[in-house]
Amino acid sequence: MAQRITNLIERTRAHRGNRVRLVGASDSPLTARSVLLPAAGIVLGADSACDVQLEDSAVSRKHATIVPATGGFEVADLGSRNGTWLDGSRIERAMVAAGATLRIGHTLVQLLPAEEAIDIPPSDATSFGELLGASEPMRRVFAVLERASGSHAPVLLLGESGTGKELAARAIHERSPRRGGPFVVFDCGAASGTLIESELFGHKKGAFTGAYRDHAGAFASAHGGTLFLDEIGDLPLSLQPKLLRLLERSEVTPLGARAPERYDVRFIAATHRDLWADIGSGLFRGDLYYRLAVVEAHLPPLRQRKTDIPILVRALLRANGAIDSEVEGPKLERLLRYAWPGNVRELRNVIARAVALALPGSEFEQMPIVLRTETPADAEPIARADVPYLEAKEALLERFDRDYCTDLLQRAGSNLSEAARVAKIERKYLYRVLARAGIRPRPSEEDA
Ligand SMILES: Nc1ncnc2c1ncn2[C@@H]1O[C@H](COP(=O)(O)OP(=O)(O)OP(=O)(O)O)[C@@H](O)[C@H]1O
Repeated sequence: MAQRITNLIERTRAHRGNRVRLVGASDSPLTARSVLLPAAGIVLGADSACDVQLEDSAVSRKHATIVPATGGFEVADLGSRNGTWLDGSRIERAMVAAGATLRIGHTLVQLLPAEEAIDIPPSDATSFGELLGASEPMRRVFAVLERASGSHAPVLLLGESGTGKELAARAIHERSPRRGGPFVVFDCGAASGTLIESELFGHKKGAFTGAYRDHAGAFASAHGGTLFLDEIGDLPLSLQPKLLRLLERSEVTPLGARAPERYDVRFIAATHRDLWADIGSGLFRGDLYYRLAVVEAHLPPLRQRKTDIPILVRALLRANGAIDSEVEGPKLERLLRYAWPGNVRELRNVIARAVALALPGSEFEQMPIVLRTETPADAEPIARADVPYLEAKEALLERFDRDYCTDLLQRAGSNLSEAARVAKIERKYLYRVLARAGIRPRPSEEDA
């Protein structure tokens, strides 16, 4: 059973045993379903005598068996007509890693391991490196990060933008036995596929047009230290197998190199995306997820831990050179009522601006606080009468729909049922609003 350390255990509680998740491949409309895997394994096929019957014309009567084993799943093809496929290769019998996806006929079969999520009590600390917070959700995060810093295991940091994922990664490195080594940040969302490949894995002189000299790549540069893979959810699907091999073997073959090179690197990855939803829709590999998420920390959005706001404001006032003053009164009330879509980064900007605009020596209560959704007196008006009334109103409503839907889908991790719940509207109506706003949602895993 895979043991993972995390501060979010609800999902794993729901499914404790080994499972397979069956999804229709892109050319088949099959609804996703999950099946628990007994220790003896299962036979999949079109025949009604199989443990799992697949209504798929490309599946043989007795197609394949899947048996849970230590460290993965043993998969055997039973001489099927169309074969059992993994990563584009036909397999007869193989040990397959947890999280991997097989293709049988028009059906995708995800292999999901039994999990034991370890629920650790909140830490007593109210900070971890530069991360601050005394609320229970933050102290639960600190407990996970404290464990993570003592080990060599890969860490996955999840949370909305501005919740402190990069700060957490730096702090883990600083507290780990690798603190004397480099901390290398690599942003998987910042470049195109080929560029990412050479920047992350390195290249040899002459590997492609413009490769004038050898280039070490982020992995080699992090030797003896930590590689922080930011926005891992944006790593192109085509590069994910190469990263998986790197995680499994600690070796990489740079572009144009003849032999693999070995390095000693600890991995920390982060994303603001719902990776689980991306796995469901085939954008992210499940086996890579399980490799990266040995320790998984969910950084809560600021709106779920508003009791931390006074502590954060006080620290931010100090960092910006303001005099020490009580953080209370109507100004604090406003900060507590606000939803903080940009999380602590937004709070940091609001306080930095307040200090910059305030008279020297001002106390917090006298500072000008400007929040994004509040219109300051001197702000641009949202509409002008230089176009006809109906036209201006239409343009404003269009913009409203676009902004609202973009934010809504981000909050709901592109899950449309969740989005409809958050917006408190019918799903059908949500489809219409999205279409009007010209937004095409990604497929979600909501049927699983
Ligand atoms: N718990 C916290 N305590 C103190 N400061 C914080 C905390 N969380 C975030 N910050 C502040 O917010 C800024 C943004 O944090 P960070 O870059 O780590 O966020 P992130 O989650 O990695 O965002 P993104 O997903 O956009 O990269 C930090 O520079 C820091 O000033």
